[in-house]
Amino acid sequence: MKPVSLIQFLIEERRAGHINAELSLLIEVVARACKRIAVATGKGALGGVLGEAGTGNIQGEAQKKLDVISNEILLEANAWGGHLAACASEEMEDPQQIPDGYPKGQHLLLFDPLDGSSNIDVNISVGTIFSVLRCPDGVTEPKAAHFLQPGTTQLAAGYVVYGPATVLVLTFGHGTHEFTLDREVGSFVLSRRSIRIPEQATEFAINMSNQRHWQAPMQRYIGELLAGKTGPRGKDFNMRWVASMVADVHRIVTRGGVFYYPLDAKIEKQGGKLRIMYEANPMAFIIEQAGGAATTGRQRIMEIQPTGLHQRVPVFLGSKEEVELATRYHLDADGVVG
Ligand SMILES: O=P(O)(O)OC[C@H]1O[C@](O)(COP(=O)(O)O)[C@@H](O)[C@@H]1O
Ligand SMILES: [Mg+2]
Ligand SMILES: [Mg+2]
Repeated sequence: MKPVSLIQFLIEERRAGHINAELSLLIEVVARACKRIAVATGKGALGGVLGEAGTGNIQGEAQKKLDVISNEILLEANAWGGHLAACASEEMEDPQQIPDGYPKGQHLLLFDPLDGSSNIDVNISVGTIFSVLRCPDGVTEPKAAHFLQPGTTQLAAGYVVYGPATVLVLTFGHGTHEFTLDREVGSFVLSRRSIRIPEQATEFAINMSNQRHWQAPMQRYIGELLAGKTGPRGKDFNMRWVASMVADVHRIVTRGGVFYYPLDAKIEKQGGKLRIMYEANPMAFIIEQAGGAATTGRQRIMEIQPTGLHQRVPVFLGSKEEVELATRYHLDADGVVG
């Protein structure tokens, strides 16, 4: 069969009425920017891209050089596009307006320019995560409040993994699709259409070093997985933790499984580890569109009304039956009858 390029796929989606011309252009621009990030990432020690930037972001996290470079690539690419009203990033406290004199569009773009920063210097997969929302009508200079829309309103979401291959996974709410970068030709090519995540799982991803800080229902649930064949679940589970959410999620999108970053005593005050607007919501959209589930352990992630651009939430996502079971344990412990 003839390979389908990302551009051809976007034309198909426009014809099907799933996206308009402006959203198609926005995705093209983001994909092009991600190709530049892939090139920068691939330079490694030879490109001066490893190590600390010597600055901190709004979340008090030390920025790596590649965090800053990736953020600048995405900002620069999108400022020119004419498809955006504003964008927001993990690396910036407030939304970035489109500079005066540049054409403006109707969309809001949110991104985690480089996910899995702690893995850059050790040459393990990192990625970019993004989410697209509609700018409310009549708003010409969108502020943070205009971005605070529940995940159910997302028009598009995607991530790019910079791994052995560079892979883009995308949804417009009509299935989840995967594109692989053909490095020789320089374009993304459709590699899997309408991905389905198996409902059952035998693999889980969690940072086990936090175990002693977890809440009781999480202790119970993971304890049962660890008990394997001889425990109440009656089967063995394997464990993986890359510590780049993009890579852990991509494994699930490829062969099933579950990913948990639950609330624990260490991070209780901040509400969780992962950021709802540019990590949890786009990943939840992608996973649900592939037949999986995504909750905080207590509610569906995409139904949360966000209260802050950099708000954090617990994340349970992946194979439906596992996420539902872990969520039920939490609701049971809370005394919620369902
Ligand atoms: O270091 P920990 O606690 O295992 O956390 C790993 C998690 O943190 C993150 O790295 C956060 O992303 P950033 O690198 O964008 O800050 C996720 O990708 C990953 O799942
Ligand atoms: Mg991240
Ligand atoms: Mg990041």
